[in-house]
Amino acid sequence: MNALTLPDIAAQASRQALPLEWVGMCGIALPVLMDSQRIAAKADAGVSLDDGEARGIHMSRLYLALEMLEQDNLTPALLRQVLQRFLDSHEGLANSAYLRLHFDLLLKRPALVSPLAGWKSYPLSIEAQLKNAMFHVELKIVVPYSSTCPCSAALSRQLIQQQFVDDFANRPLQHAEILAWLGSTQGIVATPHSQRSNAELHLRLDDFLDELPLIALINDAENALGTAVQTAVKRADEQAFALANGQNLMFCEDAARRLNLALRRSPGVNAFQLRVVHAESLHAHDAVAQSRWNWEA
Ligand SMILES: Nc1nc2c(ncn2[C@@H]2O[C@H](COP(=O)(O)OP(=O)(O)OP(=O)(O)O)[C@@H](O)[C@H]2O)c(=O)[nH]1
Repeated sequence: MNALTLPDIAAQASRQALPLEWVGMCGIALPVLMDSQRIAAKADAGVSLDDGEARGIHMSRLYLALEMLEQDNLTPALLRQVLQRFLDSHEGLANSAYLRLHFDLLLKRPALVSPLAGWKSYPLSIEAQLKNAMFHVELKIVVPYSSTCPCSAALSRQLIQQQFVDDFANRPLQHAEILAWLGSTQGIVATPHSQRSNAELHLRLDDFLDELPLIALINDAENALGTAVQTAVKRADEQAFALANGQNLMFCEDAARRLNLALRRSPGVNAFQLRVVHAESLHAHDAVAQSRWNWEA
């Protein structure tokens, strides 16, 4: 038996003539190249099935086109070539091609004070489409950070003031005694709550970028937020982190506004929607804010 005798169901006519918006494969294991480093990714590859009479698309042709991603660094131009191959291999069947890659981007981050550094993982997906000869790329990135509640901080300060009144009312203030009081949990009676938080960014990129600005966008988001989560930490780093958080109190609304103002200035970004999630330690539910810019749903 040879290939010519194998039944080809995809080539048959469909019983119900109906075009489909997306047909393809999800979760294909694939190594992609970023800065010549191999990263384990998962790919979702698909095309529209515009010929409603055709029974099916040719999955293997999409699968084989993905091989291009193993050989060259990931760029918008490479994504476009892959999508063009999806369409070329489905001439007469498909007008739109879609590719989504998801992986964790690992970045080495320095400690705040000590000479240590460690790896941070950013869940990321790159979504490219070629539709009516128009090529678009979108990114989804999750950036973890730390947020300290400004309300909790103010309430804590008030308790500390009250304790000071109780402990030192109607007596001469002694420098050494106050210093010791400031260093004790009897004096500093309350601490504000803080939480590990996530910024979920969904960004539309300019159509003619040479490179995917992944690291620049993550850096812009972390700079806007101010208190990125840390990796390797000595006590000196932890103390610097405590100071940074104390000077960077934020509600989820503050975080969403800061990100909005920063990302609209980020090179290569056309539009975005974002969602920040503060996993509150005050309650068992999250505080969430959403914002968008130039975004047409
Ligand atoms: N279209 C389609 N193919 C499927 C599906 N599930 C599995 N496949 C298989 O995907 C395999 C590859 O399909 P094709 O790309 O058409 O394979 P082929 O006919 O050998 O390749 P070409 O000669 O390039 O058309 C076939 O064995 C299909 O049965 C499905 O739900 N839809």
